[in-house]
Amino acid sequence: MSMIEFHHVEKYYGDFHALHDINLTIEAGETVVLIGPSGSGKSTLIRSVNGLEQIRDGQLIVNGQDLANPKTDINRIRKNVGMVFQHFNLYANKTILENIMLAPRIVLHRDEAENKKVAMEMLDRVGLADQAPKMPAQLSGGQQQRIAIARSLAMKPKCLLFDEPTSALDPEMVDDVLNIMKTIAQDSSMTSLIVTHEMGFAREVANRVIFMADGRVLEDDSKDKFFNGEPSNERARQFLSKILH
Ligand SMILES: Nc1ncnc2c1ncn2[C@@H]1O[C@H](COP(=O)(O)OP(=O)(O)OP(=O)(O)O)[C@@H](O)[C@H]1O
Repeated sequence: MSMIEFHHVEKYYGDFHALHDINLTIEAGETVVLIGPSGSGKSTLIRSVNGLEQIRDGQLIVNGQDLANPKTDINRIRKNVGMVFQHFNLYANKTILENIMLAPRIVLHRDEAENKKVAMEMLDRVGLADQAPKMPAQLSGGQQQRIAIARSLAMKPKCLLFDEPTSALDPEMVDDVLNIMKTIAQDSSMTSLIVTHEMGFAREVANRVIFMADGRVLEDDSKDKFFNGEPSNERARQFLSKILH
């Protein structure tokens, strides 16, 4: 079973046609980077994968369940598909540890001792185990984003969606977050779908690069073909030459 399948997906915001005939299959364990100009539909596409945006037509199958079917339980999908946003939205009045333990307790009913053990493991994984008792405001933006990643990981999802996770950070914080995303990408049991403007990261970490413009997927290549070869689509070639030179 593929992790994510788009079949002829169409998305509208009112009259605005935001996604046109999207057809994509993403296999478990892939690391897919979505790039393209501002307003091309990248966020819309990944937000539709965990039901934050509703598609109008077509079929969108995530972890075997069809999101277009009104009977599909979106919470079952969200248990397996985590999301990391540009703004990390930690609960300001809860400690770092509590921020991480909250969803597994409420959604998965994970036993308290096990929940704490997993939370500390994930904090360790993002290099911030010593920050567990602190409040979010005591941490830098980059550290807060690493906590947001640990929080997603604590749900032990099959798939993680990243929507420009470094674009709200001060430049000196970006690498720490990208390095953690890199370790996640190397975990072959995890599927990652990443919207980013960090081309160095895409070049190093992606298995696959999807280029979008005007709500359409115009290029879908292996990383090597995209960055080393010539993308076959003219707009993708132009975009690439602008960002790499
Ligand atoms: N809630 C909304 N209501 C109406 N239009 C929207 C809404 N969200 C997005 N759009 C429009 O849909 C188009 C695609 O937006 P989207 O955020 O998916 O693009 P993007 O490629 O992620 O852009 P960026 O790189 O700037 O974040 C844009 O023209 C945007 O203005």
